[in-house]
Amino acid sequence: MDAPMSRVVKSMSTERKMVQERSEAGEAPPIEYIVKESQCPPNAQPPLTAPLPVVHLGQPDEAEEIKTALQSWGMFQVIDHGMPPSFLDELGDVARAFFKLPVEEKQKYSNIRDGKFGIEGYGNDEVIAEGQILDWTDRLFLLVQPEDQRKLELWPTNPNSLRDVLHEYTRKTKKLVKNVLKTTAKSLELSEDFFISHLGDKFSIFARFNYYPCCLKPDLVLGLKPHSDRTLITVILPDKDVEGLQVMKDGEWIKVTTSPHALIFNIGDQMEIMSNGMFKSPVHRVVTSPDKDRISIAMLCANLPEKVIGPADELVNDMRPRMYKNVKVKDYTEVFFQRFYQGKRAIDWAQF
Ligand SMILES: O=C(O)CCC(=O)C(=O)O
Ligand SMILES: [Fe+2]
Repeated sequence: MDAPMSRVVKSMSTERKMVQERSEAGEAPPIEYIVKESQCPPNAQPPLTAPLPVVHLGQPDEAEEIKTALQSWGMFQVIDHGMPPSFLDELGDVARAFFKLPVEEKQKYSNIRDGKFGIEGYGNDEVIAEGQILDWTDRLFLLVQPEDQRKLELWPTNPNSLRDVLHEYTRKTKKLVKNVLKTTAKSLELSEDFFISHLGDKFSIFARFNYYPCCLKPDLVLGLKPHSDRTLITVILPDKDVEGLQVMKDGEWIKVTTSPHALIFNIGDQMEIMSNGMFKSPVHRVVTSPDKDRISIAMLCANLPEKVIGPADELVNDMRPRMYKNVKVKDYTEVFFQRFYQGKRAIDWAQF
């Protein structure tokens, strides 16, 4: 997850080793990474495996497919998204090449500047509470839209195509997301512009390059703790070769599989609020592997911080009373992160 506003951090956060360094040194996970059995044993029972539902964009049944997928999974995969496989491979390769650079090179883009933990850059979890359980992951986190707010000094120039590829991917993702949001609105019998007019053209997109190094003890840690996203919608390019994403469905963890070069769309808390709970933001997590590292790229699409969101009036009636308050996105985000680090959800904060 991305971090809240920058703040002065304790040394335990600024001096922490990257997970990749621990993994490459063959270290077993230290205590602060170990998930408490009582809370969430990652592999207590082998999870079930299932392919994510497929939505065929542009086909006559697209709205019905989205509705069914979001009501049962909160997620779906799109195969015919129009992005060439070679382009997605290039994006994945560029991300991998970045994480394979020497640590000193990556630290040029560190999210810690002058002892302050910043929202963007190369880094990992902020430590805000004692006893916080850390995720077995490093990341590169960048605001890609609105474009005039990009902090280009944090955009790696090595590998040298990273900036161009990320710019291009942002453009393509934006177009695709607008398309998906139109169909999502239709599936709720809202006007097709409902979500995109609320978002505006320059809505917020953060790119999160997640790197999950292999772990000697994958049963003891999580690559990413259970969470729902704070977004309206998130687009994930999963690793081509390594699975790891699991979704909570009907009270059980399910390992999800996708077709090669598919993109995963998962809705976030903003969609749950705006749809008045018609769609629930799915809880998901990532597990690690003992011998394969994994990379995913998440594009977090959200309303701008100053916007106020609430349930669509059309989705509130006698049968379905208003379930969420109107909340300012900035305030929700603040609560979201305080809770995220403690492994808790924020959605109840917005509920009546
Ligand atoms: O790595 C993945 O597949 C999922 C990443 C994710 O959930 C996130 O970045 O919010
Ligand atoms: Fe997520």
